[in-house]
Amino acid sequence: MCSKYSLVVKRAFSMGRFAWRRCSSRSDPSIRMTSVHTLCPCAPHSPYKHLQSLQGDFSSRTFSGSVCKQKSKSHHPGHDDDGGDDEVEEDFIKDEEVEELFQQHRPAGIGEEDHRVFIVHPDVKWGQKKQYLTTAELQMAEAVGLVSTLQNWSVVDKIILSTKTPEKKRIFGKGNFQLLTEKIRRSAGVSAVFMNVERLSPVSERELQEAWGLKVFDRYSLVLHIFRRNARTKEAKLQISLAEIPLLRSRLRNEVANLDQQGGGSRYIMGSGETLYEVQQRLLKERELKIRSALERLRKKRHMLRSQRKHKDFPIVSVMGYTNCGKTTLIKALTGDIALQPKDQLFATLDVTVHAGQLPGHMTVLYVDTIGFLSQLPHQLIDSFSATLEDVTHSDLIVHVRDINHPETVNQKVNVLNILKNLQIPEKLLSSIIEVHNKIDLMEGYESPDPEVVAISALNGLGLDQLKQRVEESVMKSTGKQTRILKVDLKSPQLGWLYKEATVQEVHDGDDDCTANIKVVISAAAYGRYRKLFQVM
Ligand SMILES: Nc1nc2c(ncn2[C@@H]2O[C@H](COP(=O)(O)OP(=O)(O)OP(=O)(O)O)[C@@H](O)[C@H]2O)c(=O)[nH]1
Ligand SMILES: [Mg+2]
Repeated sequence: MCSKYSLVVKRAFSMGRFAWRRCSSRSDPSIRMTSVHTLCPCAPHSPYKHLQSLQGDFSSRTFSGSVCKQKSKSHHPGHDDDGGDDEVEEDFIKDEEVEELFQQHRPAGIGEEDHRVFIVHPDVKWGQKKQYLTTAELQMAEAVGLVSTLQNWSVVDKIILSTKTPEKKRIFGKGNFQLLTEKIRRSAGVSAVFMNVERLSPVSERELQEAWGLKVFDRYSLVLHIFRRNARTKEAKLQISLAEIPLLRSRLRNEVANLDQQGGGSRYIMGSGETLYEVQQRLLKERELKIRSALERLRKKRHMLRSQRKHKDFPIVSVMGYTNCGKTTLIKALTGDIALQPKDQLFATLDVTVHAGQLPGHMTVLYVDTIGFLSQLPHQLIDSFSATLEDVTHSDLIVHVRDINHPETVNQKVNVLNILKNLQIPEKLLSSIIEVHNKIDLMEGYESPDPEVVAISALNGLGLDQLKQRVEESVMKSTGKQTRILKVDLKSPQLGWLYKEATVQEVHDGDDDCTANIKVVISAAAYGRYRKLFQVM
């Protein structure tokens, strides 16, 4: 009896270890499990039934191939949404509510129009606004990349102009401003100007728009365009709506200033005791509060999912880096999740999604895919994404991916580290970051000068084994998990419990037919529970 049982367990372990695919279940719609599954453990009489404890408790709306669905109400293949139509989310916020906030009262022009753009890069030669570790040409190249990211937008012409007065209304001195105005007027078919600065003041924006008779964008409003077009999930839509509020405020100020010139904006509306400006301000405040309250509800859901993951003891690895450095490609390579869609596009990922993968010692970790960073972005924009980035502060490890082939790779690294510092990430996490140099397939014979760095090609799979090894070592260290050899009694539920609560790495014959020696990775807390439950010394 015992030996038969032992055989089934051992066979099931060796066959099932890598041979499963996601099986949906109750709790976390943001996690995706992958790997090829030949015999589904959800089948009623599956010999792998007990393996569900190891693999189960994951669900995803995005399935592909043959999968088992238990409770999932609907799923939309290819729709990269970490939210879901599942029961958990429905309790938190309705689609219609989000769409109303997302679609109504958005800043005029944002997200809908197509443009033929003239790009202006003000080259600040000294002072606070001077950019180091980069050049005006590289910054212009990034500006072109940002505009080209938007479908049906094109760059008509571009210019780098030096300025000593970037804080002035017209950014440039008189001579250069005149030169610029003439150049813009001479460029046929221009419908908008992109001023490659972090944020234009409302006064500046109005001044420039009036001078050229064209729409003028800064990095903030341009990135909002990109976000709006790429937003898929409720959380992304709400966060973008929140990020648009400052833009709406400054537009309002401009409109009122215009009306004032015609003698209108500051007049009291009859009977209301409020001016038009005050009414609009109040409406904006109400809108902001509504969005914040909706985000708060989603934050609660996130918090709940996070506690469920923590409870299951899966280490969480956040993958971060500059936009387009290869984060999504890397997670796809590490997990085999075909639902992930890397794109040669800035800000392709706007949502934090979680994907399960296995480390060399069979430990399951959850990789968190995150929104990419960009230099010179106002804090307000990053702050509005703080709800999703909160997940990062709760992770066990951060992997910082760098596109080592990018001409601005050093500048990008400095920017990412600065943003990470501002996100109030615990010091312990910051000091244990694994730096990854990606895209080495584009640099023949590349070797990192720093032995701590892992050089990889996420696209070709180079260096991934070494990276997994490093992740495993770091995760063991940060979570305090240990490898132990435990002698289990096969007549008791000990082995099943270990499959569920820890990572079973190897199963060996014991001293007799009824015992087995199990190599297991287990946290101190889980080991304590095991000893207490089974009265093991
Ligand atoms: N040659 C090469 N290209 C890569 C590699 N890794 C990623 N890429 C390409 O880089 C582009 C961006 O990849 P993503 O994985 O979407 O990058 P990301 O960091 O997730 O980008 P965002 O979500 O937009 O911030 C895609 O065209 C990928 O194919 C690599 O190792 N080598
Ligand atoms: Mg991505």
